[in-house]
Amino acid sequence: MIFTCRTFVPISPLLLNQLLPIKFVQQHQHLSQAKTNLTSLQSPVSLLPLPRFIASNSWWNWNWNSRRYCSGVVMASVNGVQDPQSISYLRQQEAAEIDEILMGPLGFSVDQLMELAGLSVATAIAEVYKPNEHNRVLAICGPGNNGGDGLVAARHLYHFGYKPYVCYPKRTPKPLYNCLVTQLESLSVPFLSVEDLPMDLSDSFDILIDAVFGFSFHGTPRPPFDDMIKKLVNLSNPDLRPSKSPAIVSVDIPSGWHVEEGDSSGDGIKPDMLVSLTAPKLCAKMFSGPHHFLGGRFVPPPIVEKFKLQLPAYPGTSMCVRIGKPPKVDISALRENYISPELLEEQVEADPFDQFQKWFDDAMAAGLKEPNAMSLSTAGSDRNLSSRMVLLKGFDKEGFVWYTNYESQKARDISENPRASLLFYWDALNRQVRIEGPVAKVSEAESEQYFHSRPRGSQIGAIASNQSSVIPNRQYLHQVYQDLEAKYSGLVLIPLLCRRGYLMILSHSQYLYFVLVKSLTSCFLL
Ligand SMILES: NC(=O)C1=CN([C@@H]2O[C@H](COP(=O)(O)OP(=O)(O)OC[C@H]3O[C@@H](n4cnc5c(N)ncnc54)[C@H](OP(=O)(O)O)[C@@H]3O)[C@@H](O)[C@H]2O)[C@H](O)CC1
Ligand SMILES: [K+]
Repeated sequence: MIFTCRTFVPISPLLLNQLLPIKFVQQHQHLSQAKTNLTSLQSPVSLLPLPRFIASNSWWNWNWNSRRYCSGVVMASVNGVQDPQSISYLRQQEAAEIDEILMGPLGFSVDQLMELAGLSVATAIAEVYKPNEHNRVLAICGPGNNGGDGLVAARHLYHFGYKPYVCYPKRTPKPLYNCLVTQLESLSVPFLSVEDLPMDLSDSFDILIDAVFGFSFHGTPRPPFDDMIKKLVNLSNPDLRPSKSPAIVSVDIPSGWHVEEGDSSGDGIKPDMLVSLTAPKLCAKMFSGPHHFLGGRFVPPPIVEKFKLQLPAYPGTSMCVRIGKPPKVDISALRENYISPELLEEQVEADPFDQFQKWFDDAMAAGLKEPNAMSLSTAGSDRNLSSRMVLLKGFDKEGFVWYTNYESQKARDISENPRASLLFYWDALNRQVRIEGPVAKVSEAESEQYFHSRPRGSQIGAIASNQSSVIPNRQYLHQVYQDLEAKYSGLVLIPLLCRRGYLMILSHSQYLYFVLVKSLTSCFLL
């Protein structure tokens, strides 16, 4: 049995995209070795030690016919699963001091920070609890800024499609809080008094936001918050907890917990989710629920430096980042609520290319990331199928165009069997398009034009990359890249060399399927 371990070289993010196809291949003879590799790749970041890398993702596949495992590490802006041991935890005094510096010399206003904090809470909730399954949210808000975060989160959750309710028994008579209340009232968000709250919160709500106390909590809870916290404690007690109980989401601190010592008696709230703000407080070390997030993506370098903060990197444009691993899921239980509009025959264009253009435009308008990403499946003369993601680089009535090195595995497959299958999957639109047909090379002129339209680093990366071939190590690739950079430093146009190509065209479209996924009425074959 042969295992193939593939990994990408640690290079600058700029070059990363350009060198993504470059891999080095190591052969392993034993399954046990491959299992070891698999385990070590569970934390693939360790293979990418340079701090320039934000996060990484690993993939595995098993080719049944050749019984060959492949493992790999690809860079992506994925959710950073951050090691709870390696991040900073704040003492109560430090948290208060950071607040003061932010709102003093660093020029932030409390309104701003609260808005960002509440948005972080709402996005963390939306990441774990989908509004179609967890729609009714009760935000229990205390008298301080933690309560303000709850009010802001409730507003954002409304706009995310949830049905928020608010319990805000001790309103703070300051313009900021009055405005937050007015904003919620303008959305017709119901405000419930403590007396209005149902005895059993589990019947009426799917999510309870605990925004009662944050890092300024001290002593033991006083009325009316003592009873409210008791309700939350009962809900999180495994003996008293009803079978279907709402998820408890604590903002910054589980209310009632000591800010530094946590739930030392063990009688406190046991939230399912904790959203720490700015940096986790010491008590968060005792959090044992399944979802710990960090929010408050506003910490400027002076704070990081002064308090020597080790904070996880936020992925992409996200307002929150998960700390620790997500809980294991039962894959068979993963399901979406299949709600799609119907796709009726009279709605589709007679010409499949027009239909494709229409759906592609929709994908662009919806702001989907890389709507031109498609799975390309090929099979060589041995009939072994393989798929990989590539980018569509153009389409017209002649076909769909993408680029590849003519020495890659896909190109070898196509030279032996000039047919391919493309699949676009636009998840947010519940749509996919399948395209199947013959493949031909495009002209050299077109190929060359594309090559020279790429950024210079991509051109060099493409030449350096001898796809799907065995190379000794990462350093080799660095060296090849650097040598080529030096070689072409005086040249305006980098020559295309012999492995020019990078382009193939699907010239027929007799097999073009427009499929509405997650719907009963779905497939049109044009
Ligand atoms: N920099 C950031 O990360 C930001 C965090 N934000 C959020 O703000 C809170 C901290 O807010 P703060 O207003 O300082 O404090 P609290 O929300 O924890 O609550 C203070 C009020 O609670 C009362 N309190 C304290 N202890 C008790 C108790 N045992 N029983 C009843 N009431 C209590 C306190 O009253 P006192 O009379 O005791 O003073 C206050 O009225 C932080 O955790 C984040 O959630 C910002 O939103 C943005 C910046
Ligand atoms: K709280």
